[in-house]
Amino acid sequence: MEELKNKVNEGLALPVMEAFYTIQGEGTHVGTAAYFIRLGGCDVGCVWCDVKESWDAGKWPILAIEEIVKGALEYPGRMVVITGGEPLMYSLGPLTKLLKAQGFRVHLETSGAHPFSGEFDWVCFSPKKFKKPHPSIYEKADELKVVVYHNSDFDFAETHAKNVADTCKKILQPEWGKKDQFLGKIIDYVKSRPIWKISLQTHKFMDIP
Ligand SMILES: C[S@@+](CC[C@H](N)C(=O)[O-])C[C@H]1O[C@@H](n2cnc3c(N)ncnc32)[C@H](O)[C@@H]1O
Ligand SMILES: Nc1nc2[nH]cc(C(=O)O)c2c(=O)[nH]1
Ligand code: SF4
Ligand SMILES: [Mg+2]
Repeated sequence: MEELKNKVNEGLALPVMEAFYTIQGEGTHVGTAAYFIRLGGCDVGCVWCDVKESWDAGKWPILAIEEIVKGALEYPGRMVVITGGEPLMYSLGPLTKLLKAQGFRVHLETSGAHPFSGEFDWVCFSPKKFKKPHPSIYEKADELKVVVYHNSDFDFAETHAKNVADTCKKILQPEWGKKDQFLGKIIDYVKSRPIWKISLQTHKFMDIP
């Protein structure tokens, strides 16, 4: 037990809620086939989170990173998305290194609420009001993807846009349950401030994972 805990601390074994091959449904790489690795555990507590089952890390099996990579190798796609839960709760150096050694492009979905770790080809940073981001995320973000659930989220998005690199893509994504209320506003917003783009959770329309 103690040995397993040490392995998790070192990032050599990680709690995996699920892993599945699907189509990236959101953001800049929408439409691309990718193997998703969903790590268990999150302490951010977004009221509208669409994977609340992921929050308790203790519910999910701890797998050696070699096992995790073996799962990804079963499919022809060579893009992996590490998500959660909140993946930055873990030390992601060893897993990302192993994935890259096997020829994968490695992407991250994160709230940035914990110190950055790992080697990534693409980092999607989705900041949350419920737990403020760690400063290490701002220079790593390739994509800033803000979920719009409330009118104040437009200002929240602008505040974060000031702190990421100029080259970082800036994206607004309606919260799934509020999209009828906010889609019109987001469309008008993007038309008047074209540094922003819209992302919809297309996998939910396609009814795929
Ligand atoms: C489930 S989170 C896991 C990764 C990380 N904890 C995070 O929040 O970025 C994956 C992505 O889904 C977004 N998301 C979660 N629930 C959502 C919802 N109800 N509507 C729209 N986007 C949502 C998050 O903001 C994040 O960009
Ligand atoms: N198809 C699909 N695309 C996604 N992009 C980000 C997701 C996530 O939960 O991190 C996600 C997801 O859960 N499914
Ligand atoms: S940070 Fe991500 S996984 Fe955690 S509660 Fe928020 S949306 Fe869900
Ligand atoms: Mg999702």
